[in-house]
Amino acid sequence: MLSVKNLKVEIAGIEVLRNVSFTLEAGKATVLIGRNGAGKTTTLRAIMGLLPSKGGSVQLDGCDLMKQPAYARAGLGIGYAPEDRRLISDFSVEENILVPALALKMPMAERRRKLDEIFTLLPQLTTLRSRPGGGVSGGQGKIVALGRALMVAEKVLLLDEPFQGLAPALALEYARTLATLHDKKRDVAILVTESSPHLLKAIAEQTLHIERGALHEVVV
Ligand SMILES: Nc1ncnc2c1ncn2[C@@H]1O[C@H](COP(=O)(O)OP(=O)(O)OP(=O)(O)O)[C@@H](O)[C@H]1O
Repeated sequence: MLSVKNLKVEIAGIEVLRNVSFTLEAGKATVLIGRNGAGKTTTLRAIMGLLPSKGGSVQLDGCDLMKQPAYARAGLGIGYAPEDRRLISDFSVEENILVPALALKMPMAERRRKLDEIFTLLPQLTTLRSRPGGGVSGGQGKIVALGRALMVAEKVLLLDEPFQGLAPALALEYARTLATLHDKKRDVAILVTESSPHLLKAIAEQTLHIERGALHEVVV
């Protein structure tokens, strides 16, 4: 499904990703583990086209993504929830979730269908629906960012450190939500980054370890 080959990224002249290669399969969850600064966020941003690559390739179902801008990659079915959520404070939770649909000019009927599906998958968002994005807690914001990613994640769901900064009970709730999602969305490949793997053990079918921009597969 999504294939990353020999991906190289430089930031300010420094090699941040070195020949990173891995494959994500439909219905499978992959966990990318690494310490702070190892290159997890850079990997996701490069897949999304939010950072230029120095070399290598990213393909989705055989289609070369390297020349596609970020919005086009989202339009091809890749949803991304960044670590820092990036919610629009003045937009309601529902409007925040709809942002990618508006950007991609998704037909109204499809928007409504996806929105219903997201509120069913993430019932904890129902009561927050009309609250402003700036009025939700950090933990709630992570779920909103997950909902917004699901608006377009027909094929691939990229989640950057979703547990970062969450209280243990909320992290556990998020992990359960992710397990349910993984069960229900069997045609979607999931990639989650984390600094510690323990909350993702239940869903991880592939574990990758990144250290100073280089990747190692961990056999568990
Ligand atoms: N805008 C930037 N300018 C300079 N260096 C950067 C920039 N963004 C990332 N880096 C460097 O690239 C490396 C990888 O960063 P990245 O954010 O991908 O790490 P990470 O594994 O996601 O860690 P974290 O958990 O801290 O986000 C780090 O050494 C970081 O300092």
